[in-house]
Amino acid sequence: MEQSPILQINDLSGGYSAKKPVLHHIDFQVAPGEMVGLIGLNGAGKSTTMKHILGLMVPQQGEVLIQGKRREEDPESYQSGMAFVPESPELFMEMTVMEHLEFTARAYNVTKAEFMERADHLLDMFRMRDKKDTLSSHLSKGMRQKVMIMSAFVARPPLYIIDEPFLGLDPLGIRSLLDFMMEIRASGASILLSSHILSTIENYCDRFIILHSGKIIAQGTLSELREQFGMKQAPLEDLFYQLVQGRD
Ligand SMILES: Nc1ncnc2c1ncn2[C@@H]1O[C@H](COP(=O)(O)OP(=O)(O)OP(=O)(O)O)[C@@H](O)[C@H]1O
Repeated sequence: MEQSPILQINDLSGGYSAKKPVLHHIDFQVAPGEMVGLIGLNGAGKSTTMKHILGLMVPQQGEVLIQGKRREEDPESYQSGMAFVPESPELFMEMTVMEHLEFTARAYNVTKAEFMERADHLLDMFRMRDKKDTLSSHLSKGMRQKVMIMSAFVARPPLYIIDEPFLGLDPLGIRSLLDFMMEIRASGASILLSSHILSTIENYCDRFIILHSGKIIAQGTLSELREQFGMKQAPLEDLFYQLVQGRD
């Protein structure tokens, strides 16, 4: 029997003004333990889709369900069902790395013992142990990004919404993030990941959703997309290029 989706988006239209929606009739699902790549050109609507999922924007039409429920039904469980890694770090400059992790852990009701174990693992994995008591204002750009990533992972919700996380990370940081995403996926969590680094994500995501001008123009596994476009063995980048070139 197919598992019910952790995230379900039904006929979602929305945007920043009622007169001119950015998203048009978006329909997709993310199953438990699935990692889905949301891809599209600049301005395609990836972040706007994520803002609707996060409850930061209200749909003009359609709905977003997390574990089968709309935000209005139970805002607290809706919100604690997911963690978000934004495109650019948003930290409290007067808080240390460890204080950020503790802050998230408290918001997600993580026990002290679980927190210590997770924080320990994350600090090692992202090579941040020697910075754990450093103020955010004294961290490099990539280190700040690592704090955002570690904060999401310390929460261990069933769903992660991750917006272009690789920019600013060094090669070891990118590898750690990919390894960690594999680890949490194996434990049954789901990930919706947006990225422009198609050559990297093609090896990690189970499925891809291709957005263009606020519409889904294709979705499927890499082999389904290859089949759909008659391009056997083609890398995701070539399929994507083929799909979006010449469209307005
Ligand atoms: N705060 C805002 N107010 C008005 N329009 C916005 C706002 N943020 C984004 N938009 C518009 O919404 C559309 C989709 O933008 P969005 O940020 O979702 O794209 P994206 O796919 O995430 O792009 P990128 O790859 O550059 O991050 C764009 O036309 C953009 O100009």
